[in-house]
Amino acid sequence: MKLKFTKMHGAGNDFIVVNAIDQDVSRITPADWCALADRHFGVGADQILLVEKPSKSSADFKYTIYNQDGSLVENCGNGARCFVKYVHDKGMTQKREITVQIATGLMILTLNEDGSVTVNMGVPKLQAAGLPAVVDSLPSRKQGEDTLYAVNVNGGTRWLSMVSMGNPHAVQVVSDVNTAPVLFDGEALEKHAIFPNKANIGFMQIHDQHHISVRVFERGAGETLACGTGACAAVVAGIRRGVLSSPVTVQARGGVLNIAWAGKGHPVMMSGPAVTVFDGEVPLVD
Ligand SMILES: N[C@H](CCC[C@H](N)C(=O)O)C(=O)O
Repeated sequence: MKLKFTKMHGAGNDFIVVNAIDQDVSRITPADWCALADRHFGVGADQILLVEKPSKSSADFKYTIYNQDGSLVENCGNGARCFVKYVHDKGMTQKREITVQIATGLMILTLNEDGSVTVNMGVPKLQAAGLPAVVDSLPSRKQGEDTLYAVNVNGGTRWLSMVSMGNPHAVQVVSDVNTAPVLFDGEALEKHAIFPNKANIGFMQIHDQHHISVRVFERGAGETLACGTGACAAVVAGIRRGVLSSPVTVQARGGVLNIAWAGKGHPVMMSGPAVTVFDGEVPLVD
């Protein structure tokens, strides 16, 4: 069988986008997605995005996400922006506001006049248990409204904010993202025993209350050039700690994301670029 796909990226976080409405992907396994995402033996991508028929009548599409390692993901912010551009460019809808079913519920995506996309990323969950993270035996301290947990890793202690954007994020403040041990600590924390489902690990440098730089070691993908949900989690953590004010411009390694959050109980709004690189076709072993 041959699989048609589109290679896209959002601020350098790259995707293989597959129309799973017009193509039967039922026999493609997580191991196949993993092979396609391989940067040396496959097409290469941080995540695979499937555009599917929704099972809920209130949604226009369903959006299923796989990490580079073949694991399923609950939510993907940069992917959501590419999703909107994809269904528009392929003539699958004329709507500029699209409701998409994801693993954790419904997400509302808006295609702006300038081609950028604004995503309602939903209300963040602020309890560590919701990630899930097992924090009962960890030292903790309050900063503003946030609770930080002390986690020992690689011979040091990191103070982490726990934020769920549907997927699990642990965020720490660093003095310089360029020199932060993102790979060394990120890999150890992603798989730390306190995260039974693993976690995405964010490193945030604060420039001023409206500007930060963020690097994220992603669960199942390693460090990416940008992570939409990671940028949202960092802004939520910074606002709760009392060191950021909405809106916040987030500099990722591959581009800029704009995040607004009105506080507890409100959804996080994210905007940023969505870019098509090329359309392709790959043979798959039957
Ligand atoms: N790159 C994505 C997040 C993927 C998260 C994934 N690595 C996970 O396992 O939760 C984003 O833009 O939000």
